[in-house]
Amino acid sequence: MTHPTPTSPAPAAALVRTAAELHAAPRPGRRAVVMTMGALHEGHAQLVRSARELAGPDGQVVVTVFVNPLQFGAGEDLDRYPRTLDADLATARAAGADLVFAPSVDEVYPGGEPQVRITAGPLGGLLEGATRPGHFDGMLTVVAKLLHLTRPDLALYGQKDAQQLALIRRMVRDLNFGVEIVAVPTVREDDGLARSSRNRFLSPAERRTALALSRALFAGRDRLGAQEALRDRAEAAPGDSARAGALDALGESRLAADAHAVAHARLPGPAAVRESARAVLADAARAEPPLVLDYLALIDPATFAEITEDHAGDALLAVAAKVGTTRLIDNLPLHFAPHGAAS
Ligand SMILES: Nc1ncnc2c1ncn2[C@@H]1O[C@H](COP(=O)(O)OP(=O)(O)OP(=O)(O)O)[C@@H](O)[C@H]1O
Ligand SMILES: CC(C)(CO)[C@@H](O)C(=O)[O-]
Ligand code: BAL
Repeated sequence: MTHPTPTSPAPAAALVRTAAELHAAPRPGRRAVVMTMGALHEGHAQLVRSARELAGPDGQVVVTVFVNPLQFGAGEDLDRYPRTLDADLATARAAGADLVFAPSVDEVYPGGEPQVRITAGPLGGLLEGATRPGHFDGMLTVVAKLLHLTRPDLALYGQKDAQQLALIRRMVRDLNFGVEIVAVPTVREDDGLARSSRNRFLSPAERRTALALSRALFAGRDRLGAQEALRDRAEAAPGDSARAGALDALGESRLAADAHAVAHARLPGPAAVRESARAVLADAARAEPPLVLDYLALIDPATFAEITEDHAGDALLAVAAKVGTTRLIDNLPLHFAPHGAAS
């Protein structure tokens, strides 16, 4: 007869609180670091799983948990930001982390607020930086410190915070940090909402309204897909009314109509993508509780400047909005095919 094995709680990752402990910790193989502000969710877990894969079985995965006061502005949610260290240790471990580095504010800033800081430059003043002045300087300063403290071979960041990721890449390049930066795609709930530590602040009604962020992005993406399909057909079709007329004469009226429609279709560009996304956000602004839009931007991921109507190549559709007292961000990478002769 077999006895049931007693169930034990999932093992937690080893917790390290100080820089001295971290430096004393063994350092086998490649070290991959995932930086977080804690309150870990499936998005963070995906970063840790990717880190585990990239570090390999002989490498080491370190998760940092630190709510950085320097990147919060006055009146922002520093005080109410969720702090759930015990649960974070279990989540980190289950996803493959070896160590969690969770220093205190005094450990990271022993002399109080640092006088010398990283400046984010022009990109730091756009979009998120326009609404949250100083945010990116504070974020880059702590990322620089955490990179020095953890000394990783690679560090992973989520695409959800696209501007943050772009700035970290820029800092690493501009200031010769010897670390590989890896981007991880945004992890979403089944209904599309991007996972975020701040989602837990949403009431059920607010969450319904908040779904408009991802829906707006999907509407923009779908409009682009429809537009590109239409253009492909226009480029593949003979495209002149003579052909449509000839088909018509042959009694092929459906084909004629199709050829005619494709040949004469207005082929909208980025404006159509913005329009489709805006329509969803405008509906949500009339919902109860309402969505309060901060920005919707269709930007070049290299510069974060709005793309022009003739843009070809990669783009990012990004949105930020408040629902109740909770501010959320989301974005979706898009690709605009180069224009052919038919357009
Ligand atoms: N849904 C997600 N998918 C992929 N990566 C994510 C996701 N959410 C957060 N991350 C990444 O996890 C890292 C830590 O982010 P952070 O701890 O600020 O979590 P967060 O959920 O973004 O919190 P908040 O939205 O409240 O700012 C960042 O690199 C961030 O981009
Ligand atoms: C990168 C980071 C950990 C710096 O505090 C934070 O901005 C975050 O969690 O995205
Ligand atoms: N996830 C980005 C960090 C912040 O909101 O402060």
